[in-house]
Order: sequence, then structure tokens, then C-alpha cells
Amino acid sequence: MSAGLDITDVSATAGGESILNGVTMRALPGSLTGLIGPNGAGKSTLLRATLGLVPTTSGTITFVGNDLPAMPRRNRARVAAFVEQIGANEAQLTAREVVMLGRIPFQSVWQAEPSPEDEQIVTEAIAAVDMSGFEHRQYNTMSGGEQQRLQIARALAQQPRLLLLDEPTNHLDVHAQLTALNLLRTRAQSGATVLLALHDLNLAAAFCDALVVLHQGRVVAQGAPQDVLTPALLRTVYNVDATLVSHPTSGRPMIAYNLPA
Ligand SMILES: Nc1ncnc2c1ncn2[C@@H]1O[C@H](COP(=O)(O)OP(=O)(O)OP(=O)(O)O)[C@@H](O)[C@H]1O
Repeated sequence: MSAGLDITDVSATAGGESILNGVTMRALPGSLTGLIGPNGAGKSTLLRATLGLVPTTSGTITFVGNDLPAMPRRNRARVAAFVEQIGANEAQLTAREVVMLGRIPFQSVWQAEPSPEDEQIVTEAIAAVDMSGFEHRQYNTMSGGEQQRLQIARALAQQPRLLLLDEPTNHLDVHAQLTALNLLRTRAQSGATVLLALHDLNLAAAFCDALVVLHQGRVVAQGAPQDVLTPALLRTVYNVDATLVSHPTSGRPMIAYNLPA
């Protein structure tokens, strides 16, 4: 058991097919852990299984030793936040109300209004994703990138010890991508365990402390980005020819891709 998220020998099926096959991985507090792998590898299924949203057929999933999928929903929501790939349909809510949803697990059932502390936390989360001017807009009138930033703010407002995000940089422009990943890194540095599925391997290499590679429902590599992102692995998993160089300022790996000749 670690002080973070431990996934041990987890398998899952859907529609009679094996989707996850003996997945064992760990995400530690203080670290940004990237979950990478091609379309259909099982990334979303693994994130959803972690929160008990899809059933598993074997294995254990614990956070700080507690069985996460088995936790009562409200208790789990006090510990773990999830940004799904496609945001939930909060059609009738304003942007601020969407972010306030992150405070619900902490509000008592007889509480009529959010507390001043809730309001403060929500204001800060909205500011952190550069959305302060949009608070009173209807969520369903907002662009994909604006909605994504608000979903990240909602998760931050939950002040989770475990933060799971499925493609959080989807729809974001380059500045917003860097802002979002920087925010997540800061949360990790303050002690949160952050696990995020990413398609952009250059962002994964630039920000993540550790990477877990899923391929056809199995973990095929995990470790530091510079150890995991090899041309051989990228060829096997993504079927691309990759050339690795160092980022001119950070020294982190950067990848140039080509289709195989
Ligand atoms: N309910 C289901 N019934 C049948 N197949 C499913 C179901 N849910 C997921 N799958 C299949 O499981 C596989 C893994 O899906 P998953 O969404 O976890 O992949 P992913 O790695 O997140 O992919 P992407 O990068 O495209 O988002 C896919 O082949 C998908 O079609």
C-alpha cells in the first residue's frame, strides 16, 4: 500500500470483451501521473473503474489504503474529484453554479446557501482557470474550451486529495493547456495525487512526473517520461516513427512523429 492510489491486478469487461487486463499501477501524492495510450486502450475505463463507475471483474483499487470503488458516494466525493472526457450536462446552470457543484459533498443537507468559505473557494477556482468574467453566463452557451476550464475549476473547488482527469486539455488553446497543467502540477506539489489521461505526449512529457502506458487494456510501461517514451515503445503502442529531442529550455523529452515508412 502507498500513501496514494494503488491499482492492483484490475480487470474489467464490457459487452463481453476484455477491456482491462490485470492492470497494476500506482499514482503517488506530490506527483502528476500521466495515463497515456492510443484510442480504445482503456484509459477512460480505468479512470471510471477507479471511482466505481464501471464494474471490475478482479483486482483492488485503494486510495491511502481505502477501497475507493466501495466507498459511499458522498464520502468518496470528499476525497476524489473527476473531470470526465465529456462534461456532464449542467444545462440550466450558470458557470458559477457549475463550479459550486464541487462544494456539494461538503454541504449539509439542511444548508440552504453555500457558506462564505464555499463562495471564496469557488471564486478562487474560477479565477485560477481565467474564467472570472464568465461567472454569470449560462454554462450551455459556453464554448468547449470554456466548459472544460469550468469543469477543471469544479474539480479544484472540491479540494480533492485525489484528482482524476480524462483528457483535461481537450478543447483548450495552448495558453489554456499550459495554465491547466500548471494548476494541476501546483495541486500535486501541495500534496494531491493527480492522475490524468492525456493524448498529447509532448504535454505529458513536459508536465508529468510519471507515465503509465496502457495498450489493449494492459500496462506495458510505467516510469519517468524520459525512460518510458522510447522510439521502440512509441512504434509498438502508437505505430509511429518517433524522434526524441530535448526541450530547449526545460530539457524534458520532446517527440517529433512520422507515420512509419
Ligand atoms: N460499454 C461498453 N461496451 C462495449 N465496449 C466498450 C464499452 N465501454 C468501453 N468499451 C470499449 O473498451 C475499449 C476501451 O475504451 P476506453 O474508452 O476506456 O478507451 P480510451 O483509452 O479512453 O480511448 P480514447 O483515447 O479513444 O478515449 C474501447 O474499445 C471501447 O470501445
